[in-house]
Amino acid sequence: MGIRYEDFLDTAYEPKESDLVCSFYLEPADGISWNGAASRVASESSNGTWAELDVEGSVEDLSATACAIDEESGQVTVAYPDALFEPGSMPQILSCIAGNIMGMKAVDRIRLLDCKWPKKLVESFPGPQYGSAIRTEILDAGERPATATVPKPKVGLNTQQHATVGYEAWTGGIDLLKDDENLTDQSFNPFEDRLIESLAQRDAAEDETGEKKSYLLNVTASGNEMLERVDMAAEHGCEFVMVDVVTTGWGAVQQVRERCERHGLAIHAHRAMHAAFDRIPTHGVSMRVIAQIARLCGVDHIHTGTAGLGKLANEDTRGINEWLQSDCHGLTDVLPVASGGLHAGLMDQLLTELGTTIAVQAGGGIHGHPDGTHAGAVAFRRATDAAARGESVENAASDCPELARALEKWGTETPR
Ligand SMILES: O=C(O)[C@@](O)(COP(=O)(O)O)[C@H](O)[C@H](O)COP(=O)(O)O
Ligand SMILES: [Mg+2]
Repeated sequence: MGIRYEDFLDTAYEPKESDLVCSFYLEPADGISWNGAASRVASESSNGTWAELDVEGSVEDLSATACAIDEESGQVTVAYPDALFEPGSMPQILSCIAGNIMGMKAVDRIRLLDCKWPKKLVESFPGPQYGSAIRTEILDAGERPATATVPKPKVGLNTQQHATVGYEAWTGGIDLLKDDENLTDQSFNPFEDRLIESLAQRDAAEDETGEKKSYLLNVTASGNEMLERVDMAAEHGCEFVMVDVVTTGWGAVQQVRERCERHGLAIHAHRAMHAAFDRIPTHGVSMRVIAQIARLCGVDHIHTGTAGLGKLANEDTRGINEWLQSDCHGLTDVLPVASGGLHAGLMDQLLTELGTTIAVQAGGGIHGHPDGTHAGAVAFRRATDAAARGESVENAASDCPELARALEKWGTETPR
């Protein structure tokens, strides 16, 4: 039996329960038929190549099958036998379904849109430890959205300034202080000092408010260094770590998940660089698939956008959030994070769009408040609580001067 591209195409094939089924968007290159493009995608992402291979009965049949082609929508479905994959290894799986095929000449555009994950493969991953239960198991947020803030400017504050901003925000009602994606262990605000000082302010804010507070500490670094920072976070009593999951890489994320299991730490996933993969709707890897990968690898939170209400472009926030909250062979859910250009004036629109099982983050929307961080925090928390009860922010402003000032400044508009 020769392995040729044509052998990877069978539109009569019914995917097995054990297959990983991927949906792609394709634009075949000039001179390549839809069948030609689809079979090449299935071949190059499993065990084929451009030359006919004569391997009669000598290798296990690990070939993927292009089993559906919809030329109108440009969608092609490929089913992968689970034996192709190393259980529990996300880098290996991605090297198949999002590897070389992204650069093939046979297609002008290719985008991995969605995956249907089989039970056995899902069970080879840990999934999240807490997901949306962080709101009750770590915080006192109950059913309302968890609130978070990133000190702004994103980098440049020294350790004391950073911790003080945390105290101001926490005592104003914010649940979580969050490091920015590019704040790690720089000399102006060293990692361990920042951890210790911020947690000291956290403790003071808890005493003052009677509410549980925590810190999304950015441990992003090279592999082993990152694991040491996770241990340090646990040692000092922090309940969360934050990881830039795309820039760090999924193999490292899996290591962090293992280490966090040991300490019972929750993981906040920042997706910086995701737009390099998912922004162009006809190419790359969709944010939906990135969110799926993150859930299997075991993060508890991931940024998924603001349903178009914030400053950053994003796709299908509601659909992605629904998947993160849906059953996936018993995996714990993931708490979606809405962030990027948010402020108090947008909270009722945002919760109407996305519901209350989310975390909401405001940096500029709190620290840019005309009366400073504490007032900004009071306004944001008040607006979020009101919106979660179905009350308009304008109405809530009638008995909250900090919120009234925020609306005066930003109204209910989306920043550009
Ligand atoms: O640096 C920023 O822009 C933010 O800290 C938001 O700050 P502001 O609240 O001041 O806008 C976040 O990193 C983005 O929200 C990430 O994007 P996404 O959530 O889309 O992944
Ligand atoms: Mg940021």
